[in-house]
Amino acid sequence: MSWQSSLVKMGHWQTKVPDSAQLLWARSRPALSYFESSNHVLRTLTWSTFFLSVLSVFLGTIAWTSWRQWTTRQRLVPGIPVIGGSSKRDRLKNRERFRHDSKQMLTEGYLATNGGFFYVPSPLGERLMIPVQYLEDLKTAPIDRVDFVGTFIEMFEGKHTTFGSRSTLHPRTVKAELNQHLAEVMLSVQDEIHDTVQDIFPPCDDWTEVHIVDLITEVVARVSSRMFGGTTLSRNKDWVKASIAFAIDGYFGAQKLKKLPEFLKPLGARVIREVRNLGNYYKEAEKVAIPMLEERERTGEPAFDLLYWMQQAAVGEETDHKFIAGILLKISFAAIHTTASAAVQLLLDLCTYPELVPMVRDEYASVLAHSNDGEGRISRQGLMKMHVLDSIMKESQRFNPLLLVTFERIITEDWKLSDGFVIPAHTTIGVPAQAISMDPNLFPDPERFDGLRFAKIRNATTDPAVKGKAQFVAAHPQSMAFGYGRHACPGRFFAGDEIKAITAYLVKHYDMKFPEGQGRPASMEVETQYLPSHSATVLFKRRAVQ
Ligand code: HEM
Repeated sequence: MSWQSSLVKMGHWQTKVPDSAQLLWARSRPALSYFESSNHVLRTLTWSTFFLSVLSVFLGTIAWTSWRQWTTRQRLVPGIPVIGGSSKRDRLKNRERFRHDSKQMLTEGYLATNGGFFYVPSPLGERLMIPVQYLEDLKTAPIDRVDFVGTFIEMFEGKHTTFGSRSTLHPRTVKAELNQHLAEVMLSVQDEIHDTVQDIFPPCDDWTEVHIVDLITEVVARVSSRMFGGTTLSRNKDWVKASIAFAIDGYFGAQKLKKLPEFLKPLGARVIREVRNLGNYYKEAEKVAIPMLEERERTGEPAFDLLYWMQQAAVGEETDHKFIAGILLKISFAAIHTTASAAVQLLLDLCTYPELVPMVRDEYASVLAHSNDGEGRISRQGLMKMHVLDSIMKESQRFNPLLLVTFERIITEDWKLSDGFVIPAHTTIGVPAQAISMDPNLFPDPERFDGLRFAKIRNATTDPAVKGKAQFVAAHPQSMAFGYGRHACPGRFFAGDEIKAITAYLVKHYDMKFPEGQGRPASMEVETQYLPSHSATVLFKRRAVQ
């Protein structure tokens, strides 16, 4: 099968045929038909025409790309410090440094400017870190001028990987439906946690070493899938595998694409295995989701899952079943690895500070005693009462958030802040969330891990606003792990409940510790991401529990 026809067959990718490739194909076709002529001179001429065409397209693409880069070039605001130096040479050097030393660079900038404006060089250019007092000016800005999805498309090479959707179907359904139905959803989620742990954990009759990232990712993928589409999704091994692999291949595929110059990326996307795999995951999502959507449409039977709510909320083009299946895959990307990373970091912290574990067990036992549905499942009210675990989760996230920078947006046109400061067009802005969480003015003794830090704040006040700000799910200028404003993570309430339910279940049923001579592995810095070490292992031993 030719590459052109495979593209057409891949439906979803049809519109992704790169312009330059289309041009090349269009130009080469007449040349090839001339080639079939028997006249040698004509044949030679045709070949030269063909090669000249190819060469001109190639050179034209380079010229066009350079021109685009030049004309859309970022303008730096004079006087704003650039971490590592503002000369071109320093900036180029520090753009590379950002790949593996971003945390230090962001901390340097935050401390040097006392939380003010600074530029941090990164592979995609100098990102402007903005002081949190300007969040109010930006939090509800129109999306065509302060673009959230654009940053995502850039980060994951969305033009070629399909990552980053401008559809609002999933954020609006999570907000309007999932968040309103968490009480019911969390009951089935707890059933799924029990079944999944029974299915995929080794027996652990004695201390057993497990790769914690892989194991917890699978637990979260299954548990999240239960919320996405009931047991039809959560018990479908191919879907669960696809939902995990979609993010991994998308991530590694994007990293490979980033190494190519812009004009070669469309071709790279056809060759890089991870990017090519993505089409298979869409097929997998369609295979499982479309029959469910059709059946539900036919019977009118209501269901208690995100797929059903998305189908109900869809309007216009969103009602296309293939489209909804694609969105399902995209929401799984937003939900699975994010939540799994937070859960893994939490378990690593519980192994590092084992004195916290009995407190979590006691809290879970006491809440279970009062907020039990009779089948051993805790009510959502009960989950909300788990202030100790909530506090440890928030402290764990303060030290090891998934993202070092949040509130990332691309400013598409010059944007004037309330005090007259103008952010030039084509600037990627962000907030150094992790550096803020280590600010001693906001978090006394910030380098000390205090699992009860936020529980103490909640206990010490009657002010509901202060209590609210100390919760894991809080999103405000001093607590930016879930972003802020219009695009603040709508899934954080589900994520918080899910992490609580998984952790409580695991500490109740297992003892955990690091292997002999091994401590907490450092997180991995990959530009703005801060990921739990993939090689981390933990020993589990099953406890005798009635
Ligand atoms: C601990 C787990 C999670 C973390 C750390 C996290 C973090 C984030 C962050 C930082 C943003 C961008 C916010 C901004 O820039 O203002 C975001 C957006 C988003 N998250 Fe999460 N997230 C998590 C779990 C989830 C889950 C479980 C879901 C779905 C159920 C979800 C769905 C989304 C969606 C749909 C958006 C885009 C919102 C929009 O387009 O307006 N997330 N998340």
